[in-house]
Amino acid sequence: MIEQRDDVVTSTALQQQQFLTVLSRDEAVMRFEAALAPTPLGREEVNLSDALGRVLDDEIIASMDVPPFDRSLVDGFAVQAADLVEASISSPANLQLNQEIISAGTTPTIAVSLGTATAIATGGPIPRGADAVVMIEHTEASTLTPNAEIVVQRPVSPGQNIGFAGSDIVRGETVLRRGAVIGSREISMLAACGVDKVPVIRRPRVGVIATGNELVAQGMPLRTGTIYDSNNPMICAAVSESGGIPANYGIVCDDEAALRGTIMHSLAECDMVILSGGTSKGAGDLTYKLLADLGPPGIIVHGVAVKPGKPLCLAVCDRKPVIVLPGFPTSAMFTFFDVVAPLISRLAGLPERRRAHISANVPVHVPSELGRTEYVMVSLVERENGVVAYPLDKGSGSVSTFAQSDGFLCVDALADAVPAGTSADVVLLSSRSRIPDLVITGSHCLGLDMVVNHLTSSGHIVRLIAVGSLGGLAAARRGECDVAPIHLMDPTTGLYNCSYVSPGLELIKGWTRMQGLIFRKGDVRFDGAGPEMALATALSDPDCHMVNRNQGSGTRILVDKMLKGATPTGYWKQPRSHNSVAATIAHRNADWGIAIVPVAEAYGLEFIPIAEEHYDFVLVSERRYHPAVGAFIEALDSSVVHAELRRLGFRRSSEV
Ligand SMILES: Nc1nc2c(c(=O)[nH]1)N[C@H]1C(S)=C(S)[C@@H](COP(=O)(O)OP(=O)(O)OC[C@H]3O[C@@H](n4cnc5c(N)ncnc54)[C@H](O)[C@@H]3O)O[C@H]1N2
Ligand code: MOO
Repeated sequence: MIEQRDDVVTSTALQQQQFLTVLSRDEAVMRFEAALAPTPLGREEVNLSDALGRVLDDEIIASMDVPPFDRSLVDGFAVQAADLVEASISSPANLQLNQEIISAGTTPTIAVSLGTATAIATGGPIPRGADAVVMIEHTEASTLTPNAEIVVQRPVSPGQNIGFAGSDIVRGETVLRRGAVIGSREISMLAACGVDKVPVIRRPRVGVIATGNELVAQGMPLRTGTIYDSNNPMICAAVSESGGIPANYGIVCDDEAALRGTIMHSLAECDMVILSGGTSKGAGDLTYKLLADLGPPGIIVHGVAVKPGKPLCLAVCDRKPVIVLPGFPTSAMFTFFDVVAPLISRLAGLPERRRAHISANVPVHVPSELGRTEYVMVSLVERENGVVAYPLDKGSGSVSTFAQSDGFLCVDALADAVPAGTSADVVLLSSRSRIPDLVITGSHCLGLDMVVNHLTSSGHIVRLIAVGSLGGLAAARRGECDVAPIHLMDPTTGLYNCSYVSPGLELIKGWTRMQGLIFRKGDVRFDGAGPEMALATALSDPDCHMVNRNQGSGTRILVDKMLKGATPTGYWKQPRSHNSVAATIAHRNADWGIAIVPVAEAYGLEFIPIAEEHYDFVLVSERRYHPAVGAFIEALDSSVVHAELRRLGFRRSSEV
């Protein structure tokens, strides 16, 4: 291991590569396309069974008639229509049966002459002489004559119940045109015409490389400071979804020779290379520097005035696109979706995908960075008076934001916010979003996940939007949800939740969660202390760091009540969940905080009980009789949910 001298660390830290000129999104795409001039790749032939989703690179001209011969469309008797012109109930016609039965796949041998009929099955070839087929249910076997005869009591018109050769597709007809995307319907036509090899546009082979010393592949253990590589699996899947073939070159650490080797190797084997990470200004960010050496025209764009996605780097080497997506997962996903997916589809010859838009009300103030066009991921909720778009804000590092959003809205680079109540245009990410029948907006709890799991397994579609207790309460007051889970203590009475219920809302009891002071095992400052003593110790020692909770959370109200105005070291560290508090303490970045007992147990921390908090549900009264709301109230009392709550260390309020 190389020892890091302080002066080397400092000088490396100062070698920070600046972005090239930061361009607008449209300018960046325009310059990249001008340098690349992307056109569909060449042709290849695939078996019909592999043609699904591919793009035809030629017209398909039928080399045969479909059907190839005149065939019967019903089970019945092939006849000459002229024999039955006068047939009626009062004057039925008798036809003598020919000595053959034509089933599908056989060749008729006997011609149908006047006064005769031949039994024929659906799909059987029409025999010579016959010009119509009478359905079996419109005939009777004759009992009057010794010879085999049928009696027919109604006429048929010439051609009736016959599918003529070429009536579906005629030989020489253009069955499918160049550029058609082959789906099951197209495959049916190709198959009927006997096409076994299909000329299609070659799919781009896309090399995918993750960069960073901190990355670990799934299946391997994580060391301190490392994370699982989520970008490569995501990008490979997204390449397939866009019409390309992913080639995963794995994780390459921040080593110049290794990274250069993998880039060169993938460039030789692929039509396009996508890297992620190492685009920004960090001292370990090598990728950009390596691309700059790859030869003309090289880097076309490095830095785009969008959020997320500012460090996007677009290069062209050997007429192939080389793209470096930002390392942060949301940034990588969004820039892939916005810039890379359309390019892969274009190379694969797929038509441009048009995204549906919807107008929605943004109920909360959304701050935005001036100078960058900002894409805000939103979760949509449909109410009687329109669609509401809740911003999902977990930052660029999140892997869940893009996955859980229904769409996004765009904030102009010159705007510093979207004011609450704005009507915004939302671009939908999927046309398949299912409209939820129950919307729960407020504080998240693992117990709530159990209730929701119970509801979804009984067929309900539930939308859970975690915006904290106060956010949920505000949404309930505006009628934007059905139920708002809250755990808010009234600082004057010390009672939970009831004083926050205003007209139009009602309270449904949930469960209680024991909250307490959590600390690492063996920390003698807290060992054996009660809550008052532990708090006094923490407040008297400036080296004893706390980790607080975010404003708006129920726990923060409890913390502030306990601290009585004191702001101990670490007070301004304010993560958004019990788990973050526990992880910060477990990783020794803080020494104490307030969280609930199951979280302390999950992180192997000690727990000094302080108070039971009540996690209850504010119900929008006018929604009470909606079936899904009824199902939710019932689920709270189901034995399965009770057992799950107990397992998590919570007590249903009715059991308290
Ligand atoms: N001083 C500045 N710092 C940063 C700026 C800036 O303008 N000035 N830009 C920020 C922005 S915006 C972004 S986005 C990130 C992008 O940085 P990089 O593209 O160089 O990516 P890394 O530094 O390698 O990683 C960032 C982040 O993402 C994680 N990561 C990387 N690869 C993966 C992967 N395959 N799977 C999961 N997570 C991954 C990595 O661990 C880092 O946490 O830079 C900001 N910095
Ligand atoms: O561009 Mo970064 O993607 O804002 O986080």
